[in-house]
Amino acid sequence: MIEVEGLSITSAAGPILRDVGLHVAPGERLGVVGESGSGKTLLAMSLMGMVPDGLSVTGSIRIDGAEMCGADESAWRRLRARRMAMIFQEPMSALNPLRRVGDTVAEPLIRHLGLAPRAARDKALALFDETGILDPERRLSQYPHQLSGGQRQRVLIALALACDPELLIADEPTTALDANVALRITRLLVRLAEERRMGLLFISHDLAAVSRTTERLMVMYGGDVVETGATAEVLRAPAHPYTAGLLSARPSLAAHGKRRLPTIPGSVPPPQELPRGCRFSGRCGQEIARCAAEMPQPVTTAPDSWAACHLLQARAKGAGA
Ligand SMILES: Nc1ncnc2c1ncn2[C@@H]1O[C@H](COP(=O)(O)OP(=O)(O)OP(=O)(O)O)[C@@H](O)[C@H]1O
Repeated sequence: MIEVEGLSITSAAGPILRDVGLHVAPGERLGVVGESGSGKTLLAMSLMGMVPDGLSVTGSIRIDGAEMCGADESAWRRLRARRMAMIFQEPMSALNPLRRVGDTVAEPLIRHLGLAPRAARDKALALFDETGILDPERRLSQYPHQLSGGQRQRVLIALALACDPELLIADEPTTALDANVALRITRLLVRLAEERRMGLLFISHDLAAVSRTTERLMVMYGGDVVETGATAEVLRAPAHPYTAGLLSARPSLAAHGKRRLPTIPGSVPPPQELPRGCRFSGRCGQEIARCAAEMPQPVTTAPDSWAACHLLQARAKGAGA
């Protein structure tokens, strides 16, 4: 569906992206990870034809067989309206604060699909339902500030799905959310990609989120793609030192069962009793709680993934936390 070859983006100050290649087929989920400033967002923007003025784009971006690199704005607009959609990190700033979220989602249905207002409202309601928005009927008439961060991100996903895109680009969609909500959003994206046979390009700093969301992974460093492969394989045996560094700096809970825990730099976050305040659920939560209960001294640490890593690591060493 989308094939990129030799894509480079250059500013007056020099190259930003160099010779990037990727492809996403219908229903396929590709992850992009990389340090801040490595060019992930600009890559996503280039696939939407939205690279800021002043930057030059060369190479090939083929979408459904049509060459889009160098295409004019009207060609991109047609494509953006019907074939591709993008969601961003901060749902609050991506939604119009003065508009009811139901109207926001209904608008492209009226504008691009020509639906009557009543039909657009019904479709918005169905999209709210599909994206797991609680009490969808009532939510339609609410404003963004009346929703939680997770519900706002679901509204943005519903908006992105409005015109049945073939590719969804999600740029750090879980970064502003807490661990539990982030987990639910990534599960939702996987389900939607599978059910709709929609391609997903998932950009993230969070290796745990990437590992549970994508099948293939591309690692970027300083504007270059330094590694690509099956996500599980790249995370199990990284070939590039940058990927290995990323893994040891930000260990993922998903990987804990499969490999030795790396040493975690930095200190444990502010005190808070883990089992009671633990935000993890299911097997992970039980494992962390059991682990905390086994510690020789009371556990006083924050219930986030870093704390969980410390706990599991301490248990592995047979030490107290
Ligand atoms: N309009 C622009 N003009 C010139 N340089 C830009 C422009 N937009 C971004 N850049 C530069 O391009 C590089 C890549 O930026 P980009 O936002 O794609 O990085 P990123 O990997 O998404 O980072 P982050 O994870 O922090 O969002 C950065 O060095 C940035 O300063």
